[in-house]
Amino acid sequence: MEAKSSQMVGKTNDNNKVGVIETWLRKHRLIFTGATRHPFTLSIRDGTVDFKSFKKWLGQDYIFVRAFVPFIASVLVKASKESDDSSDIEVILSGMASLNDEIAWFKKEASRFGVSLTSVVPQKANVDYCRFLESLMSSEVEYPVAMTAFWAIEAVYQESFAHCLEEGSKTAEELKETCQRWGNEGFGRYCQSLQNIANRCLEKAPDDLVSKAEVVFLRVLEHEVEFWNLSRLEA
Ligand SMILES: Cc1ncc(CN)c(N)n1
Repeated sequence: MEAKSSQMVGKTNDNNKVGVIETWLRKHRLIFTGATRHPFTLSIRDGTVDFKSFKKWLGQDYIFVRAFVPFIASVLVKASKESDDSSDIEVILSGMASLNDEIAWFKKEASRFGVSLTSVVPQKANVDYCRFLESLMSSEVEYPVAMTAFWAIEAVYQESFAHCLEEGSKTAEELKETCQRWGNEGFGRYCQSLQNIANRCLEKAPDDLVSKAEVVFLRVLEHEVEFWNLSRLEA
């Protein structure tokens, strides 16, 4: 999985040109690493995580995932209007389908860990992140910008949880299913498809739109770090 991360950074397109996203990943490597190697997920990986932190994350993430559904629906609408490749729709739809499974999984996992999802109060960082998603749902936000955010949101989870499954990790048995959910190879391929779509759109986009997408990418990383921080018991 580590190899996959470095492949992601060095990937070139059909013309052997490094994609826009790969350029950003190089430029903002430290910030990306801050989101994908957060103390919370690193504590899952080294087996020291406090299960109370895990339960806190689980409840908050359930709320986030419910807000993520209409965001993906809005990306689907943008794709149907603005995309020049009809296969984008299939990739986005597969993301919607996996969210359906994800919601069912959260309910099952919450009951296994004794977390009552109906009484979870969304914390400020979660509310802020959901508001940010809502702002991206506006019809004024262009498809390449929304697609960049979509890719970045999924990629942070994929990179973070794949790391918890790599050789040498000491992830507790009870948490392996969680790590598999986002760290499995199929999810990795899905993230790569999202990245390819975003790259293709960005390569054809005017410079001001590419800059806008870069800012959105960085904001996603900030929100993801704040979100992981919610797992802190004092937060
Ligand atoms: C905060 C957050 N970011 C990303 C994902 C992956 N869908 C998630 N479940 N939660």
